[in-house]
Amino acid sequence: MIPVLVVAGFLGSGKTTLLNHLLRARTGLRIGVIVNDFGSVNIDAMTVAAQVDSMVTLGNGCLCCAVDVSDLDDMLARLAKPDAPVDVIVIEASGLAEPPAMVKLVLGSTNPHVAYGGLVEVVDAAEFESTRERHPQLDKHLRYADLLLLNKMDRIDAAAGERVLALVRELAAGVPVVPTDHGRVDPHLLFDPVDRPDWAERQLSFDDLIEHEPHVHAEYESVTFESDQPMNPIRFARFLADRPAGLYRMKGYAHFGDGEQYALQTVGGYIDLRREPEPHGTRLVMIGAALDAELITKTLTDAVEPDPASLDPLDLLSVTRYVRD
Ligand SMILES: Nc1nc2c(ncn2[C@@H]2O[C@H](COP(=O)(O)OP(=O)(O)OP(=O)(O)O)[C@@H](O)[C@H]2O)c(=O)[nH]1
Repeated sequence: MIPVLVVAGFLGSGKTTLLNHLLRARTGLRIGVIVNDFGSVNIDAMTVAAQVDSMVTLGNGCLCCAVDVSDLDDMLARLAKPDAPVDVIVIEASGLAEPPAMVKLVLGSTNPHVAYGGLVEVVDAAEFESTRERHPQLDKHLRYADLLLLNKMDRIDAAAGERVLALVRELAAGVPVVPTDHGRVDPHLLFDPVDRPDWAERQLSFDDLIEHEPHVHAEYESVTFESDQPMNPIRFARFLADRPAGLYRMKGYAHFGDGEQYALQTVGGYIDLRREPEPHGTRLVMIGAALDAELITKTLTDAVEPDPASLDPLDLLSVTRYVRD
C-alpha cells in the first residue's frame, strides 16, 4: 500500500518549502506529489518540478472542490504506476483548501494500491494570530491534523514564539505540535505510520463542517499578471511597497532588464526576493480578498519598462534591497 499524505495550511505558511525539504532529504523513499495551486499559473509546480520524479498538478482552484473522487483516483493512478513505483504520495493542498474535505477525498479513493497516510497542517507562526482574527473558522483546521508544524519560528522572537506555541497547542487539543523553520523536520515524523484516531468517527463532524461553514476560499480570488518585457524596477518597487488592498499572497517571478531572473514571494507584509537560475519572464499570481483586478493589472502594466536599455543600474537597488540570498 502506498500511503497518501495530505499537506495543508493557510496561504504562504510553508507547504512548498516543506515539500522541497522532504524531496531533498535523503530518505531513500521515492516520493510522488500532487500539487494544487489556487492561481491560474501553477507557480508551486515550477518550484518543485526540478526535484521530483513523479508529479501531477492541478491549477486554478482548490482540489477539495474542483475535483471529485474519480478525478483524484485518476491522479493517484498516474503516480502509483506499477512500472514507475513510488513509496509515498504527498498531496500539497492549495493554501485555501479545506483540510477535512481533502481527507474525505483521499479516504474515498477506490485505488487498491493507496491508503490514507495522514494530514500535516503547516501553520505560519508569524501570521497565525492576525490570520485567525480574519478567519476564525481556521482554528478548527488545527484539530483535524495528525501533526502540526508551527513553521517560521525564525521570524518571531522567543516570547512571541512561546505565546503562539501555547495558543496553537491549546487550539490543537492534543494534536502534536512541532515548532520549525523552513519546514525542516525529520521526514520520518511524516512518513512513518502512527496510531490515528478513528477517521470514520471524525467524519461525521467533517460533514457538518462542510455543509454549514462557508469555505475560506469563497472569499478569495486570484489575479495573474504575465509579461515577457522587463519591469521597471522603481515602478515595481512602488507596487511592492504599496501593495493593493486585500492582497495577502503573491508568488511568481519577475525580471528587470539586468539579465537576472528573480523569484518573488510575499505573505502578508513579508517580502522575499531571490535570484533564480531559470528564465521565466514576469509571471505573478496574486491572491487576496476583494481584489481590484483591473487596478492591479493596470498598475503592473504601467510598470512594464518600454525601453530597458535606458535603465540606470542604480534603479535596480529599489528592488534588489529585498533580495535575501
Ligand atoms: N523566514 C521564513 N520564511 C519561510 C519559512 N518557510 C517558508 N518561508 C517562506 O515563505 C514564503 C511562502 O512559502 P511557501 O512554502 O511557498 O508557502 P506555501 O504554503 O506553499 O504557499 P501557498 O501554496 O501559496 O499557500 C516563501 O518566501 C518561503 O521561502 C520559514 O520557516 N521562515
